[in-house]
Amino acid sequence: MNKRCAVIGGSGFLGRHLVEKLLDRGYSVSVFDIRQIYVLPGVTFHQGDLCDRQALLPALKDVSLVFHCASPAPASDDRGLFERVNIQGTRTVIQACIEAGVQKMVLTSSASVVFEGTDIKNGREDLPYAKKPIDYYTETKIEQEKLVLEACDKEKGFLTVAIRPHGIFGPRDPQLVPILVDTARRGKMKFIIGDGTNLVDFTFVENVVHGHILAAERLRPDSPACGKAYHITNDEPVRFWDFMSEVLVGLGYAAPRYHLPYFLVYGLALLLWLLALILRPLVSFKPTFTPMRVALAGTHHYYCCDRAKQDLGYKPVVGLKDGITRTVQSYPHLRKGA
Ligand SMILES: NC(=O)C1=CN([C@@H]2O[C@H](COP(=O)(O)OP(=O)(O)OC[C@H]3O[C@@H](n4cnc5c(N)ncnc54)[C@H](O)[C@@H]3O)[C@@H](O)[C@H]2O)C=CC1
Ligand SMILES: CC(C)CCC[C@@H](C)[C@H]1CC[C@H]2C3=C(CC[C@]12C)[C@@]1(C)CCC(=O)C[C@@H]1CC3
Repeated sequence: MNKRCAVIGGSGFLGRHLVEKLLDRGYSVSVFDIRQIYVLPGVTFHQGDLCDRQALLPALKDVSLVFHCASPAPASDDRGLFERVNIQGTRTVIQACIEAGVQKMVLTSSASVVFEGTDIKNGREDLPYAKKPIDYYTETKIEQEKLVLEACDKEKGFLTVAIRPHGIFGPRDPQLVPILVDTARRGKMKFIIGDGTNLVDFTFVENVVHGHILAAERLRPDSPACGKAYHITNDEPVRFWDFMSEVLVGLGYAAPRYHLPYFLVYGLALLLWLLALILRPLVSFKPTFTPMRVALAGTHHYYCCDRAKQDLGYKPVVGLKDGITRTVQSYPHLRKGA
């Protein structure tokens, strides 16, 4: 197999870290993304929409391995966009890969495909997909994962695998730390939702990258990874509010202190979400505390990655404490007073 691969979504947070690691490991990389934000030696850039097969094909020329880590931002509430990109677009990516003779595809799925807003403790990959997904993002990530895993076909020589990370954080993350700091700057990070003891997985980006590359390199016709999904986490569940506090304090902000009952905040978030939906034709406002975020902040959701350890030889390469320190140091512009 040649060492030429493509990263769809390679301009994004995870995608770019993946591209950098692939280059280190001697791969040449073709990046396909709707936006271009950097230039790197060893990377050929193709700008386009993944829903467009003709635009994808040149990026897949002579490529044996594809990583698909593109998605609209989870915070969006544009159902049509999620369906078009995550479902129809993923169908197009699969067709284009088969047409171009790609042999392996690694999808970035999400551990959230089994999350319905209630506790998950040490969840394994055999948990059923969420019957009532909590938002359009999750709903379409489920369909996307099914499409990719069902496309695995040893006879045709097209092998697929899905990685399910959870709560990715690290340098250049456009979501977790920026939203947290923005909420703190607006004086809204004073409260802990619930009793503050709920355990959650947060995964340092380099561990997620490591899991993707192991999956790609272990994916062979005789491998147990064919057509399977794998949880990739830091394997160190942490209290949600301890993690948030450590990041906030590291950046010079106060940690949240006062407790609010979970169901009260969840009910209010639901009400606000409904109001935003009803009033959308007249005024547009985006609540910070969405039902999804409140559910993520107030429940247990951590996952077992024994399957990845066993089949892929996975072990986190960066511990949680170290990951937090490196993340905090990478955001000097978000420090209090900066
Ligand atoms: N950030 C997190 O905590 C988690 C993320 N994931 C998954 O990881 C993947 C990467 O996420 P991030 O790097 O955090 O997001 P990101 O938003 O930084 O990167 C996504 C990339 O996809 C590109 N993209 C979006 N629509 C496109 C289209 N139609 N055609 C071509 N490119 C398009 C964007 O331009 C962007 O560069 C996504 O599939 C996401 O669902 C899964 C679990 C947790
Ligand atoms: C306002 C506060 C209550 C919370 C601020 C931090 C949140 C923005 C993040 C905490 C957990 C994160 C998370 C995701 C996005 C950012 C958070 C909500 C995902 C939804 C991203 C996409 C996924 O696949 C699952 C993630 C779970 C954790």
